[in-house]
Amino acid sequence: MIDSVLDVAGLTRSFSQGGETIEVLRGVNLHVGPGEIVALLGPSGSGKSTLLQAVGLLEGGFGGSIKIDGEEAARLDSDGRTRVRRDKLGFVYQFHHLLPDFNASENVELPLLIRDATRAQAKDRAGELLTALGLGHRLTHRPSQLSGGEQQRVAVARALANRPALVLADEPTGNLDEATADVVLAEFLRLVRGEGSAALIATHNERMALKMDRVVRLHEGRLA
Ligand SMILES: Nc1ncnc2c1ncn2[C@@H]1O[C@H](COP(=O)(O)OP(=O)(O)OP(=O)(O)O)[C@@H](O)[C@H]1O
Repeated sequence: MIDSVLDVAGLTRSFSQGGETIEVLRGVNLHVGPGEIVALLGPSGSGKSTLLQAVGLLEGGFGGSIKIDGEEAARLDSDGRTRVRRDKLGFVYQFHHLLPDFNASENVELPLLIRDATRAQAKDRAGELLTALGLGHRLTHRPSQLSGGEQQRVAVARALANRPALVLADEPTGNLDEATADVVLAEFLRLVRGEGSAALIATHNERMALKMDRVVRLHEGRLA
């Protein structure tokens, strides 16, 4: 049995800018167990997004090892990275990145259809998730017809559609007012727990981080 959803070892990343090299990640080690919700804390510029991009297999240029659900993913080719992203990962960003011409349900159905669900299966699953997030009455609304909090709930449902082993979220409520952010975060965490996914959630908000199972802090390129 695999006892880890994510194992990062010795992860490094530096950027060259104007003749200067900035070492953003200097050997990050991180273990996330199945169903565990981990808060990634760190001040602005500490490298939270860089770390999530590495784990999300969205960018190259990293040193070290990234095991997702037991599979070494750091050196996969583009097709392999796409497969792991599609089959194992879900993403929530600060800005929802919903498709503007698709309604709420269709936005959630899309990742399911890409993974060979039938239309009926995709629709059922989207309805189930959106209803669990209190959006059962907004299924046919387009993103522009939804509030910011509702849009972010749709993004949460989309991330969980394929029952990912690991959800990666970068300031998932950073674009919402404080009261809405608290409610959406609580619903997000409840749904992730209910679905049994693990999550790595970047935030610079200590109060929010304390609602998660464990907190790790990025400091000078390493995790403490
Ligand atoms: N493509 C890039 N080229 C050069 N420098 C970069 C690049 N991407 C990130 N950086 C630098 O790496 C550092 C970490 O950036 P990153 O976005 O990961 O921080 P963060 O902790 O997510 O910050 P925030 O909370 O403000 O989003 C910053 O100093 C940034 O300027």
